[in-house]
Amino acid sequence: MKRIDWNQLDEPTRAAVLQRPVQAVSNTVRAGVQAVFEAVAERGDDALRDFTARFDGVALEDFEVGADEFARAADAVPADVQAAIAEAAARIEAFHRAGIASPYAVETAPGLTCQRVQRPIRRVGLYVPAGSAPLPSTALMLCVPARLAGCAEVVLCTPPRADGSADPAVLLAARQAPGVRVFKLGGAQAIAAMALGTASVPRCDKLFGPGNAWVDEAKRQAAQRPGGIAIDMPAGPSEVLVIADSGANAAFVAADLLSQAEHGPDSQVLLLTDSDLLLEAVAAEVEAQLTTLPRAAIARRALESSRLVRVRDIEQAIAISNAYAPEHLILAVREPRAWLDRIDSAGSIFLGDWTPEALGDYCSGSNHVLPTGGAARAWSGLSVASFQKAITVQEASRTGIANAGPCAAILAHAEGLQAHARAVELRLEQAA
Ligand SMILES: NC(=O)c1ccc[n+]([C@@H]2O[C@H](COP(=O)([O-])OP(=O)(O)OC[C@H]3O[C@@H](n4cnc5c(N)ncnc54)[C@H](O)[C@@H]3O)[C@@H](O)[C@H]2O)c1
Ligand SMILES: N[C@H](CO)Cc1c[nH]c[nH+]1
Ligand SMILES: [Zn+2]
Repeated sequence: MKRIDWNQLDEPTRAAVLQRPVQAVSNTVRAGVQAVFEAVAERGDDALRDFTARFDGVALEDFEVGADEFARAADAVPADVQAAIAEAAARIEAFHRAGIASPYAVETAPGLTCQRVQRPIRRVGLYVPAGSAPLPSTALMLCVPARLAGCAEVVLCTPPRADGSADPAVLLAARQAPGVRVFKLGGAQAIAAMALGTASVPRCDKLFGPGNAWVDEAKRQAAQRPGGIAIDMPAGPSEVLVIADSGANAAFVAADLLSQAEHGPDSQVLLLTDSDLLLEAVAAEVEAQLTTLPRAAIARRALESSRLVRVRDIEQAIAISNAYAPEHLILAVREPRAWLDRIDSAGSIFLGDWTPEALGDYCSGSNHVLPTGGAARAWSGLSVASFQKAITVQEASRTGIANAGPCAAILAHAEGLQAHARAVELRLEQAA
């Protein structure tokens, strides 16, 4: 991994260090995704069959997982994995349930009440990656909050395996959303299908879930189309930024960096440290641990765009991290909580030496569908609220309109909107 001394760099080089690899390929991907949307809009399921054959190497007539395949899934998944899925689901549910927004009402003037209520989004479209590895944990992160939100229809797409089946553990996890309909579709074509609707795939009201650069770009284009639908967030290739001091455990830090590097060649992992010793120890550990990883080739490619960065102090590291806005931030420092208030942008934060990011990936209870590519500056990870809409309600009595109406009328006249003013003044006359 390349070593960098932050304080020896000029501003353009610093910006280049923090550039995500996926930004460099986006033009190719953008044009490819556009072509997928056009084809799916024109030829529907036929286009889906063509893309599935081309990109997933599978000839599928029907995409939807039937009852038989669901039933077989339970037999195909080892008992310990089934138990772990159930344990993780329970923890995810506990954390997400606690965060459900409560309705509230406020009397803003005597006789005038405003309230806010939550309603589920009716039909949600979920994407579970399975290109280089199927991610049943992502099915949990999507299906548990969708169920808690009360979504009436849950559609889930995941790429087919080489034999045309869906990953059985993904199917088991998907059952966290009862009645879920699963389609064996991957990449941009899956997103286009859920965004546009085809004869077999229902058009969804909002799209959720992470994926590679194709999936991420497809969601972006789905949202930008005329009449486009809502998306959860930009959630593309994984990234982690570790801030470590001299007391950190180099083996732990290296393992955390590699855990995100192994996701894909366009993952990015960064270490910021104020210790030369720790930096060199991590570099050595990364090399040593790489030799033991089955996905070392993928991780090595991710490490090409990753850096070990020497900073002046932890304060400077926090400032760099806030500018970068990582999907995951690990604080491997002695007093991690002391820095928490200083962090203003990150998808999810992991405090201390004993909280690997991989714990959050699976079963700490927090959601692992998180904003990437700097989107954490303005976006949040998934929660039950992501699957709901908030609707405001107001009710005025005669007393209420008498109290708040004059204010509205004055502002309406000030804006030159006489019909607005009349709608209030007519009532003021009759309420008097
Ligand atoms: N941000 C998050 O919250 C989060 C969570 C989990 C995973 N991830 C990321 O999700 C990604 C998963 O990627 P993946 O590739 O393993 O699975 P994926 O399911 O996202 O993508 C696989 C699909 O991509 C399409 N595809 C592949 N190459 C293509 C090409 N050349 N042209 C057009 N389409 C092509 C295929 O249709 C295939 O089905 C990783 O980058 C991982 O880091 C992010
Ligand atoms: N780290 C990923 C989010 O960026 C989530 C994941 C799923 N499985 C393992 N990891
Ligand atoms: Zn991960």
